[in-house]
Amino acid sequence: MSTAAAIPQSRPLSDSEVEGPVLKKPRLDKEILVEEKAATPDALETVLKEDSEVVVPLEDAQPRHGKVAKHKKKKRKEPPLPEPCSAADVLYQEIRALLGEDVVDEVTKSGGAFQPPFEYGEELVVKIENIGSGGSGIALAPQEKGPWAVVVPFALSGETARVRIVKSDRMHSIATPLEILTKNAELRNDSRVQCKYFGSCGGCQYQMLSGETQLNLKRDVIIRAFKIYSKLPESSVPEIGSTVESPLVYAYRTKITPHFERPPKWAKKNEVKPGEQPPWLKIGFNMTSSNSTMDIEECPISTPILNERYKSDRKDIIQNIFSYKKGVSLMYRDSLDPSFDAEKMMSPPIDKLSEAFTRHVCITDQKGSAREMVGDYLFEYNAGGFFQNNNSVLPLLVDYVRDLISTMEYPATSGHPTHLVDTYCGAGLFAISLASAFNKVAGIELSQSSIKSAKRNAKLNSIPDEKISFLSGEAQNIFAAVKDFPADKTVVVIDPPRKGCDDLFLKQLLQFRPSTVVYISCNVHTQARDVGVIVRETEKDDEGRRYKLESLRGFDLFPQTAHVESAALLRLY
Ligand SMILES: C[S@@+](CC[C@H](N)C(=O)[O-])C[C@H]1O[C@@H](n2cnc3c(N)ncnc32)[C@H](O)[C@@H]1O
Repeated sequence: MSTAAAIPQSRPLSDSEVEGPVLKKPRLDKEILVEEKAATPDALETVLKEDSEVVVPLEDAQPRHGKVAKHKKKKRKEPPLPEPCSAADVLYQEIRALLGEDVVDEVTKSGGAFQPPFEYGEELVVKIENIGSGGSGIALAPQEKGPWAVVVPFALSGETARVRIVKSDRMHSIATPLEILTKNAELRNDSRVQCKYFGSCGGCQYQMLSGETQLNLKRDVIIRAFKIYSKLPESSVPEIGSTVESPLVYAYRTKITPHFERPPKWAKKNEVKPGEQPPWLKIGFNMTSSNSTMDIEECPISTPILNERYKSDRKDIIQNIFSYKKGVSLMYRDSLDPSFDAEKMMSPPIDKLSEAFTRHVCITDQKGSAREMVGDYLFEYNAGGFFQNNNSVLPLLVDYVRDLISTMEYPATSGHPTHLVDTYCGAGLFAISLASAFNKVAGIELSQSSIKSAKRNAKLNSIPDEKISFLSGEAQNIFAAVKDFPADKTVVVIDPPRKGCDDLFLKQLLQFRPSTVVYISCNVHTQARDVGVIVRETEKDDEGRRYKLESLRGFDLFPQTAHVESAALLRLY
């Protein structure tokens, strides 16, 4: 019989390992679950009951019936504005745009920004005005309630929905949809939904939409992000290309981190039948609009091998739950079978149809080694470290960057770039995949274990030591190390974590001033902010050369969710 010890017990991910879309915590992959059917009113009703036990309305929130100016209550100190570019800030900016900036400023001045015009649990009917960048519908509160927004997950623009208020925050309340009264028949088709937890789980927002609609919405997110955060005039932002579709739109996710809590103190072992899941035990991901864990048996956007192992581990956890003294965050990583000799795999003749290249396993040890092919390149990395989570679309992203760089026209004075700098390089994805187009390549990364992997990956992919080097450290340190790289023949790839680049990095980049910058990001809002800084800073310099944002395009690394990866290219003129 398997024991609790057989189940991997992982620590929470560190900041530097954060990948892909994370909104509140650096644990991106918290897809959430509930045992009810997909987005039916009944299901939502049930979820709400569960949710209402845990969602605490804002402490300070007092019902604010009536108009803006009449706030007799003693003013309390309001929380500071959300961190710029955070998910909360993006939503707040979208709410400001919807309600009107002047109106929001007036309400804020009069102390009403945290005084919702609703009671917790109140039901009402709203009409959705638009879909926010986080994927939720945003509605105006009924007129008699004053200026206030209602954010409704899983509701689409043009729909009317009966909703129940579950939370309130600055200038908005969050409401669970109980019933979609008028559907947006053009966009919504609930038969597309492939997950029984959809509508309750916080992982996916878009399963009821066609692939095309999802791609269009993601393009809109990029447009809005550059409008709000780049601070560039419209004329400086190019036409944004259509979002590149992921070949796999389900079963694509190669890493998940479900979690569960230890038994509550009041739970008694002798009251739980062996092998039966007690109602208080939830193993899974976070629910939408809440931090509570939902019990989830499988996740259809994740690869089959992850689901298979997760399901079997769940049985062991249930069986042995009383042996856990702490909550646990699990990790499941899809990998090519690492028992094959990687050097042999990559020595010609390479047989990509052999078992070594096709047999997948699930790695659960954070420190274990995982590997996967991206196009013709093999990458090994720490299973708990950073690697992109959708392998099916990665070759398209890498090819796109390669083609952009190689097909561009370069000034006769400098000619085609010969040097590449990959900043925030992880296990060397861009440095190694693009190396063949350059004479010299350098990469930098904070995580020492990722740098170790990058060095090994360069060898595995037969890139000579004289050509490629990797440095571990803060991204900005690379500029001191590549002093011999000719700036007018250098491409710098930037692929930072969600928080984007810090000032020191941008300052050093601008000092180095490479001919081309490719900025890739899973957070288009910090990308827009940083690209704006790069362009505007060079504009300040009357004499000097300036960066122009030449192309901008989204990649659907996260189908069924509202997240988008975006690639921007800047050229120096
Ligand atoms: C989004 S990942 C990109 C990794 C790689 N480009 C890829 O696609 O696989 C961001 C990487 O930046 C690293 N990182 C975070 N902060 C950093 C810093 N200040 N300097 C250098 N690297 C950093 C993280 O460890 C992570 O590997």
